[in-house]
Amino acid sequence: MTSDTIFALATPPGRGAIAIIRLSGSGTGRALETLGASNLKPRMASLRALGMDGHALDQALVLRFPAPNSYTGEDCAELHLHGGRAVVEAVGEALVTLGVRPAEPGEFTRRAFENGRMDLAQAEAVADLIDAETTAQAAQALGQLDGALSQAYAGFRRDLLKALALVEAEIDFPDEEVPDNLARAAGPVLDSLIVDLQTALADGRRGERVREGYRIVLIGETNAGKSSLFNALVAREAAIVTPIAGTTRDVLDADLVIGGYAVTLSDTAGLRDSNDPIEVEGVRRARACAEHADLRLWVRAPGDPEGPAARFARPEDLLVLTKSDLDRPAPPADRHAISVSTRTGEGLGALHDWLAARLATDLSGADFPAVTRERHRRRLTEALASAQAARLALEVSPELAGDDLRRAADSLARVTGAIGVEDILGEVFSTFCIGK
Ligand SMILES: Nc1nc2c(c(=O)[nH]1)N(C=O)[C@@H](CNc1ccc(C(=O)N[C@@H](CCC(=O)O)C(=O)O)cc1)CN2
Ligand SMILES: Nc1nc2c(ncn2[C@@H]2O[C@H](COP(=O)(O)OP(=O)(O)OP(=O)(O)O)[C@@H](O)[C@H]2O)c(=O)[nH]1
Ligand SMILES: [Mg+2]
Repeated sequence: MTSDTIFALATPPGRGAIAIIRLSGSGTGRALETLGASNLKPRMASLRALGMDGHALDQALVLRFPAPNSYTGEDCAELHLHGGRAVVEAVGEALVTLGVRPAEPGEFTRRAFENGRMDLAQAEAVADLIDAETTAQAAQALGQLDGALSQAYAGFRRDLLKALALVEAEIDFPDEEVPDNLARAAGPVLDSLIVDLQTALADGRRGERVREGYRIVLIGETNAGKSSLFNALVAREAAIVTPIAGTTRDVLDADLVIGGYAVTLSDTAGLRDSNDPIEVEGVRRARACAEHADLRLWVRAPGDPEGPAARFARPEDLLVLTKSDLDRPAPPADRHAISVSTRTGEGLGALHDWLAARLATDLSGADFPAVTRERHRRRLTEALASAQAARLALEVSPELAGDDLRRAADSLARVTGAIGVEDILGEVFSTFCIGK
């Protein structure tokens, strides 16, 4: 297969100490020669004076990675340039003159996938690793890049194909003597696969929560101290605080990192009945936001009534008793509570530690590597439904069971890109940055 030779800036655009342009494709070697980079030892950095038509371009470190031992599996090269805009631009123009074209977003990794260097789940891991801003996100992406998720999906598919082989054997060579032979042989394989798929899916969406951020929402009566606590947790005066009840109207989001996990914290309007249409809308938004939270902090000040917030709160919400510098009412016997004061800072460390522990419990390890994307979840859910249908059909018709098993195997194959994936490639690679 011959494809265009492509190039892209692999480092962030703008001024920097060093800028790396990478190339991939069969025209790589010729382009390097023309620019003055010859006699390169594979995978070794060499200093070369690059130029074009007698114009000096840069003194650069150049590496070439002959196919197939490269990131994309094609002939590749890297030009480690001085990181000035003019240098990068001039080298880019020279490459275009030589027939090398700028890469599309994700095109290097797409080529790596198309050349069998990695599967789709691993390609997505590359994008996640580049986007990772917390240690948990990076660790999760790295596990996926190593193939942990791919291997788990491949294991499911192997079980399906095993069951399918038994079913097909039964169709081709019906065993008259033992009519329920098939159900006996393939049934246990399918039963355990169904349990495995259910376990993989029943993960509380922890993979997606690590990637996208765990949602914590502050709820409470007006004036309970929600916005003060919000500001203390995000360590800046992001929300307006006043002694006037009903100060906050909009939902205010802030991203922070707690214990290595990405968290989106939301401050909301105090819950109370009101005739003011603006406040009514604020309260509606507060409730809607709380519905989608992974964790809600019920913020209560001394003397707060058993009002709308108390009625809205759930047993699993963390009760945060505020303004401990003013008063310390006895915490209720039926739930855990943490007392804090944003005025003195008391209890804020304990609250932070409690949250970090809760995040670790909710988001870290189970037996199965995290399902990290909705795309995977959709396909696993389809595969489970088909496997369950096959399990039922097993008792009735090997032909029907075979159809269901093939459908299930197909759904799994689409996660890793083992078959028929042209239509999903756009979905996967369009979100990449250029140069990856
Ligand atoms: N300078 C530089 N740093 C980088 C990359 C790169 O492309 N260039 N990477 C890019 O994402 C990552 C490393 N990933 C890579 C993966 C495979 C190969 C590669 O050439 N593989 C060959 C040879 C393996 C070997 O030497 O053992 C192969 O698998 O055949 C290179 C980088 C992160 N750091
Ligand atoms: N003494 C003391 N006052 C506090 C503390 N936390 C908040 N306050 C005061 O309580 C009042 C209300 O605080 P906010 O943080 O605006 O309360 P809120 O829950 O966001 O209120 P709404 O937005 O109206 O729902 C302000 O006057 C704060 O200064 C605290 O820990 N100690
Ligand atoms: Mg407020």
